[in-house]
Amino acid sequence: MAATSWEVWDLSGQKLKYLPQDLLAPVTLYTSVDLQRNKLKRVTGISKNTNITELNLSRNKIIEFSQEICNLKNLQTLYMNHNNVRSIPEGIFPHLRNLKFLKLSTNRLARLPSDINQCTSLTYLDLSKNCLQNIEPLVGLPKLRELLVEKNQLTELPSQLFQKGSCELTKFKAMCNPLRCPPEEVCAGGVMDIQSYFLQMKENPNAHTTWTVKAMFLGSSMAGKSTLCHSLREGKPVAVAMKDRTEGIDITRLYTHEIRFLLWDFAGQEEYYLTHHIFITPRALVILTVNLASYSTVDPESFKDQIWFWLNNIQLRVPNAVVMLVGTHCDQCRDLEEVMEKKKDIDEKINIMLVNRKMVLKYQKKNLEENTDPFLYMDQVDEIDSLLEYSLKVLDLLTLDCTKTQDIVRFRSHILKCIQSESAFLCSETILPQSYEEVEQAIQKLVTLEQIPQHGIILLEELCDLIMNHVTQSKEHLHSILQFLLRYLHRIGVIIWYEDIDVLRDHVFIQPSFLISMFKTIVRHDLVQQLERISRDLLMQEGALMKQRFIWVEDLRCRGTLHNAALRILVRRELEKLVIDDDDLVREVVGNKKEEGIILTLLQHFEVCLPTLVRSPMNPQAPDFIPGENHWESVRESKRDPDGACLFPIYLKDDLIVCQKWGENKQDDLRVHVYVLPEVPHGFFHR
Ligand SMILES: Nc1nc2c(ncn2[C@@H]2O[C@H](COP(=O)(O)OP(=O)(O)OP(=O)(O)O)[C@@H](O)[C@H]2O)c(=O)[nH]1
Repeated sequence: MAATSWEVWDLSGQKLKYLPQDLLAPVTLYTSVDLQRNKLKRVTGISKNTNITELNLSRNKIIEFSQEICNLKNLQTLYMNHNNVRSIPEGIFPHLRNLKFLKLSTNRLARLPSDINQCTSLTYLDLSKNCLQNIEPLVGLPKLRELLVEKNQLTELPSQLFQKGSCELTKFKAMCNPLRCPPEEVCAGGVMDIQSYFLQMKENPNAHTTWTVKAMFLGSSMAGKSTLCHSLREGKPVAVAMKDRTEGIDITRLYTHEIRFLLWDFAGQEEYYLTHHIFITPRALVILTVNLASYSTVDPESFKDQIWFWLNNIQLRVPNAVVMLVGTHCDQCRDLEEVMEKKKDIDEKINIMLVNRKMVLKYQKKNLEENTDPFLYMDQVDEIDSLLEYSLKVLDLLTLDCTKTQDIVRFRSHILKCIQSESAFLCSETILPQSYEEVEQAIQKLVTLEQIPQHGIILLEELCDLIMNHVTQSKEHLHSILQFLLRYLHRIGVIIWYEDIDVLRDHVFIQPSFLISMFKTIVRHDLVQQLERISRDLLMQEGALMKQRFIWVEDLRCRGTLHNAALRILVRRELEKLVIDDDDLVREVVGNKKEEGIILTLLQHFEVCLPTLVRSPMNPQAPDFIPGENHWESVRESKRDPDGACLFPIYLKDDLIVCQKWGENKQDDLRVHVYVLPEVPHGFFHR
């Protein structure tokens, strides 16, 4: 084992179980020792080498954080991630006065030593993927700039950590913790959002505790999702007519047992799947609905379409989701025996599916680890490891006849029971400063008093002025905190505010359902028919001819492209149906030949469609591209044409026609080889 240079000694991936003797010699010159990817359980003897400034012990089997490390007085960088460290003794960190970088992610730490804040040079600390319940000991680290505590068991954060003046933090990540104070949706905004939250808590200690549950109704078309959703809200059976089928997503609310339910009803037709992924979020109760009358125990496709497909998709978005299975249409089954037989079949097949998935993942992991160069696949192995850590929790199938009141009552109490038992995961108990509640209520009041237009699109400035009349805050104060409050309301799904999209930063969407209904005009199962139905008058408004309408239909059917002019007509028609007579707003939403409207911007932002580009002219002076050479200028950004067309991959359905129009695959087509995990989300390659 020879050192690669007198400064760096690379001992990575050597299957070492003990530290090599050369390293333990009292005088060595090595300042950087790389021992990652070995089988070390202990690092006994390391303190003999006090020259070490950088030590990489990641991906070993270390259980104890060795007391000896305190003798490494020159240590500046320490990697100890991906081990099994359970605790860190007191009395180590006060000696590590030069330690700047410490990575302890993916271990089993349940608590931190109380003297960690005496590690005064520390600027970077990664404690993600541990079991920490408290990070109070970190208060007082004077130079800490980056702190990562994702995927722990934290419920509260210490306010002193974020105190303005003493806090140097620029990056803080705490996603996937059961946080209530501040709630995760506040933390997601970053250090400034958390600071504003704690400041408001201090200024007004009358904090509110609220419970919110987001329930998402998923399942195939005609399974009974809308029926369940409406009936749950009303507390009695509500019949849903065919014409009222869900298009896109419907959002409603229900207040019961001091819990606020946000009910998201997703459409079941395939055309909408492509937009669903935007809205499927963690920490939600997924209600997967199955039509038991049409379910067949003998046809494998039945399980695949009605259950497997959905569970697979949910798993990809939220690998540890809690899924409540509901079987509807029991009254249309032959008898109770048939219902029970189907229930048994579904429960068994799901069980097999979940077990199989774990097996496939383990097999994949083994394959990667046995590869000649496992180093190349380290990230994939990590990814598989984190997938293996989680498992979807699928509750036993509840069988219902949605036309019966007692079954709807049973459904409601089943949900409440499930929330009680899974509360840590499903129900976000949040502690909020009074201002958050006040602003949310003020917005609701403005809607009720019809001071906000029905479509709910409002300029940020205008909204601020209107809210002013309903809250106790001064105008200056409200101005200073409003962005944090709106960001929070956006994250919990009460409003939509895309502050990251330049052209939309000044607009707030108070009614998310309006925006979704705009999406629905374009992403829908019957878009071809919608185009065919465009009248001559509407065409004339857009300066188009009948002939163009035929081209639009043909292009959509064969090439999956929708002309922007057609899109403008459809969106404008929908706005007219909603009786929106604000010309400026219509122009902004619809756009024109020179400027794309809000809807097109959003559809592109979420990658539902891809714009056709105006190619920049060729540049004869452009230098040749030589791989490995840095002095190569990329082509200038191609421009979008607001009067062009967009490709909607979801409408590329008929392979035969697509091949005829776009051409067969050719040898010189670009080929990309990628390693993909065993699961690929539906529509991934379309997108
Ligand atoms: N007899 C009977 N009819 C039901 C039951 N549940 C739902 N239905 C009916 O089934 C039809 C479809 O129900 P919906 O709630 O619209 O189904 P969906 O899953 O929302 O369908 P999409 O909107 O297409 O995704 C409606 O006519 C309902 O009245 C049930 O348990 N028994």
